[in-house]
Amino acid sequence: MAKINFGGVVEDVVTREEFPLEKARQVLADETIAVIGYGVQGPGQALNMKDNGLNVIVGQRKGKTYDKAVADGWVPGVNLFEIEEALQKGTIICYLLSDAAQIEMWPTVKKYLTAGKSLYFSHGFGITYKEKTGIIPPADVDVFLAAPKGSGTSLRRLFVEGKGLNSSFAVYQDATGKAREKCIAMAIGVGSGYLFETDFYKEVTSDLTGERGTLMGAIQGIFAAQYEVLRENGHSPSEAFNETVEELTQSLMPLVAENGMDWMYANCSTTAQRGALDWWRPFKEATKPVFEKLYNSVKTQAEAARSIDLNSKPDYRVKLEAELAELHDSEMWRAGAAVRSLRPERS
Ligand SMILES: NC(=O)c1ccc[n+]([C@@H]2O[C@H](COP(=O)([O-])OP(=O)(O)OC[C@H]3O[C@@H](n4cnc5c(N)ncnc54)[C@H](O)[C@@H]3O)[C@@H](O)[C@H]2O)c1
Ligand SMILES: CC(C)(O)[C@@H](O)C(=O)O
Ligand SMILES: [Mg+2]
Ligand SMILES: [Mg+2]
Repeated sequence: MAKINFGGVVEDVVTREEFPLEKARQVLADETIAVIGYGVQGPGQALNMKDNGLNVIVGQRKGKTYDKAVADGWVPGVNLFEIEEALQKGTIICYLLSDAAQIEMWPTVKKYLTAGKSLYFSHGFGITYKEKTGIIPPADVDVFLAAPKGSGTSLRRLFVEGKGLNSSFAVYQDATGKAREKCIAMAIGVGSGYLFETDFYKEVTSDLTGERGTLMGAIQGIFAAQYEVLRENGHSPSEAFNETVEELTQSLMPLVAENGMDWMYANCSTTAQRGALDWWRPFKEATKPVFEKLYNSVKTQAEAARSIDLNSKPDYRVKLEAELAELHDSEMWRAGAAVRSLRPERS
């Protein structure tokens, strides 16, 4: 493992240099990797592993998503199967159904987890909350995770561009003595950049915090608040949207991704610099209690319980559609659709 200094804290990480793809291919040479589920992570991971020369099959129930797998080049009866057939053929079972569906399908999956097979996750959810999910693997299988830090859509896009998302990895159960090596090989195989080690509990707690926080929940909340204030003060939707979202995603965030926010602060107008230096602390002070509340809600498992309970309600999908429609139909995101359609590259 390479020792890297992250802002003063030294961590062990795995890079592609020390664990090259060739090594991953050797470790996984005798494995049949069965990707169960072809939603968001399924396609990204399965296609990347196939293009990386690994022996991959997909297990997906019939329907629209199965048809998408066919459209992506998976061949029924050759490397695309119904879930149970893929479970039977696979030696590494990549459990990439939605976290809710993983609970439902577990009794079926368990039947096919014979001694020496591996169970792979991309989230610590099912195992960490095992009292709630019932996901308790047999003792004679390896259990590990590789969790790409981003959407399956970007995992695939970046791979095609020759780049890679970072992933965390963790071993929960090592029955064969080879779990760690297989885990790292899988993480490299799915197209990751560098890998950092975690455990199932830390992965799920940080992931649930991040997606509810700055990655999605908090950012949507801050967008909505600023947009509303601008609108309430007479600014047009296009002015409010451009000053809240479009400039961030199109101009500033790519620069922040390249160079950091510290660089951004040093490379904007002196006026912006003064204001942004003055205002970041009030925003931090206002939001930190909300982040503390959020982390606590994750830690006490209230978030997991809510997710599991709501997902099992028969009318959940209908209610979800209504909630998603509310966002979609909001003036801010309708303005966003109009703004996106006007980007020069789209016309
Ligand atoms: N979405 C992401 O980009 C992302 C990122 C990192 C980790 N993860 C993790 O990866 C795993 C997969 O997540 P996802 O977002 O790709 O899943 P998803 O919600 O897109 O669903 C994946 C598959 O589950 C199948 N499915 C749903 N209900 C089913 C049922 N009752 N029976 C059989 N199949 C069913 C769907 O057909 C689909 O193919 C989860 O553990 C998730 O937390 C996801
Ligand atoms: C892509 C995310 C938000 O990082 C992932 O954690 C998910 O659950 O979809
Ligand atoms: Mg998540
Ligand atoms: Mg995540």
